[in-house]
Amino acid sequence: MVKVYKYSEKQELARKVGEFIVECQDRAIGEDGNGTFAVAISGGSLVNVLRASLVDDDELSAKVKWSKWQVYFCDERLVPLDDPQSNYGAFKTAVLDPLSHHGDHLNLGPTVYTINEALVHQGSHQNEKIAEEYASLLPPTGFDLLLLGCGPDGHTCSLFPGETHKYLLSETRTVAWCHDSPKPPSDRITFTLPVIAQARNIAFVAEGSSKQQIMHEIFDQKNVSLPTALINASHPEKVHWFVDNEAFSKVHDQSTVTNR
Ligand SMILES: O=C1O[C@H](COP(=O)(O)O)[C@@H](O)[C@H](O)[C@H]1O
Repeated sequence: MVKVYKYSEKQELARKVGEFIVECQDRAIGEDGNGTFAVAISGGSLVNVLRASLVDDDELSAKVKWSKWQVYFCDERLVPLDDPQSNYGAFKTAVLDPLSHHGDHLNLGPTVYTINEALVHQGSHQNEKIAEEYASLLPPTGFDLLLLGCGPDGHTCSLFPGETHKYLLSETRTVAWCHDSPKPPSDRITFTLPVIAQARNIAFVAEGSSKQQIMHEIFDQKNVSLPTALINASHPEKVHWFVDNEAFSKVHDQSTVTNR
């Protein structure tokens, strides 16, 4: 069954997300310390949670073995990497830049995989190529952890609900060009369902009142036309949700809520 962890305080939620990430990291690296941690992150509000847990929380940040991390993006907006809309750019500002003040952390990694910026804004053919190139970089054995967001419309990665975006849900390639995102910018690349199926752990993070209605549709109505609800239904054994009380307050069926 999908597990939901619910918190009243932002800080506690961030800490629990961080602890979960460190657990996944330690399992991936192994007791001999020889492994690597393949993790993909999302944009939007998630990066603030990552900053609070992995950078600002001294106890947790000491447990993060950045040199072992291979960081990818579950979706990326097709804009230059220093554009304010770039998911990489947001992660760099929130997490990577502050790390440079944390002793030698940055010298030791993480390895971060970005889109090929040189192909951005060069037309449809090159957008397809960005997706194809990014797909070629993905870890062949799948991700240890996907950190996903949930938009107020039920989208995750850049997999949006609705008839016009259905083409992305039937995609068999691992990374696809999303050419009609309802949330700007319209051109993005996104992981597809096969990447989600192959991942060993999936964590969604959803906070705040803007997520109340969609949480009800996902958890009470189980509306699988929403990509988030579809992922819940397809992979209940490996999906974990970290939510705050506010986001989950309109959900009637609280049976998925458990302690961590
Ligand atoms: O556009 C995007 O939105 C989703 C959700 O963002 P949030 O701010 O509502 O948490 C995000 O997961 C995705 O990576 C991003 O590109």
